[in-house]
Amino acid sequence: MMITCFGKARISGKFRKRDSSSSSPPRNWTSKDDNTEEDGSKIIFFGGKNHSFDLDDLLSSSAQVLGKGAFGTTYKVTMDDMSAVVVKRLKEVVVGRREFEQQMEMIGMMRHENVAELKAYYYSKDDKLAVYSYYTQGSLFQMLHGNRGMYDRVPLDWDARLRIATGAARGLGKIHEGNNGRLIHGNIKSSNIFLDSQGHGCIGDIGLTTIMRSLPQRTCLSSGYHAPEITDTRRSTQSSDVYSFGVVLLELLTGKSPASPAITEAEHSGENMDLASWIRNVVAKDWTGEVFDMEIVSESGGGVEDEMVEMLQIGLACVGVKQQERPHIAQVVKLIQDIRSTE
Ligand SMILES: Nc1ncnc2c1ncn2[C@@H]1O[C@H](COP(=O)(O)OP(=O)(O)OP(=O)(O)O)[C@@H](O)[C@H]1O
Repeated sequence: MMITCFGKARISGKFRKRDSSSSSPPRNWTSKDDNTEEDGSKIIFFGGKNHSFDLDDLLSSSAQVLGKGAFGTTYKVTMDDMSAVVVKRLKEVVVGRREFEQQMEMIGMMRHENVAELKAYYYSKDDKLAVYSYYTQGSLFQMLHGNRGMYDRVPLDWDARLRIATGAARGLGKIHEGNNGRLIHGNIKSSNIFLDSQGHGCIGDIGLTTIMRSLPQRTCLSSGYHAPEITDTRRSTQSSDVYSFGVVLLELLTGKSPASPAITEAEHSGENMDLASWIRNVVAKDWTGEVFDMEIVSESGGGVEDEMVEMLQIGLACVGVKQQERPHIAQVVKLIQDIRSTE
């Protein structure tokens, strides 16, 4: 775990410095002076004027590196009052300020219980930041794959997985309604899905793909989440989002990471196969029961197999190789909700 001072490490000099003699009373974030750098760059908050932190707080707070993803470094920043936010320092933004701001404004206005909230953004020549809510329970990836086989593993039963899938599908449905029905996510995967306090899935990292450099094709291929037709991630589509979401459903059902070498090698005697292809193969041989995560069966007792098979069919429809045969996300939401009408 790496603890650092988020801003001072690299960028504090570019902001108005905190007056060390002052007791730093709460600042009014609507005041331009408090938010603005000399070149006119400023941090923009969404969701009204009641922010529990300001730019100085953000930059002087201790920060823990959560990871370095394709789009930059992600920090958990903990304020003096112990509240936490996630700050992404975006690298290789390929659009200018205007387009960046337009995209962030569109994302920031989006409010939905299954979409991770963009709280603020910052753009200057040298730094581009996106500030999100921090999800204390971590990502779906961590929940599915963290501590496997260890005594402190918290298993995920079928009900929990169904709630996550339902929430995440609704979140993606909401995203696809954005920008007059043209918004795409472009990077759907289990490390970008989080849990809210009720255990429903929430989609994070929205709206970044189209403003960032395209991912190298080998990264797309090895991730296991990208649709086969995607050669330039900036040109992702809603249909490729549905494909990636289908891979997440298959991951939920099998407990296997799409990029897992166990799938590509050990289980296929050297044959290189991604998760979707492996499942298609197993199902075609009528061995459907073989794909499910043993943990679901042991944690959920009997009686869930039919629901799991229904979810498997939805996942397989989403990962259809032909784009035109994949369902629309609205259909996916309905199908998942219908698995258990009380969900
Ligand atoms: N809002 C958040 N709350 C809690 N954890 C988060 C949040 N956003 C990201 N994380 C976690 O921080 C880590 C780093 O995230 P980051 O997005 O940089 O990388 P990634 O998800 O692995 O890849 P990518 O850049 O392609 O999204 C991941 O484990 C991710 O799940």
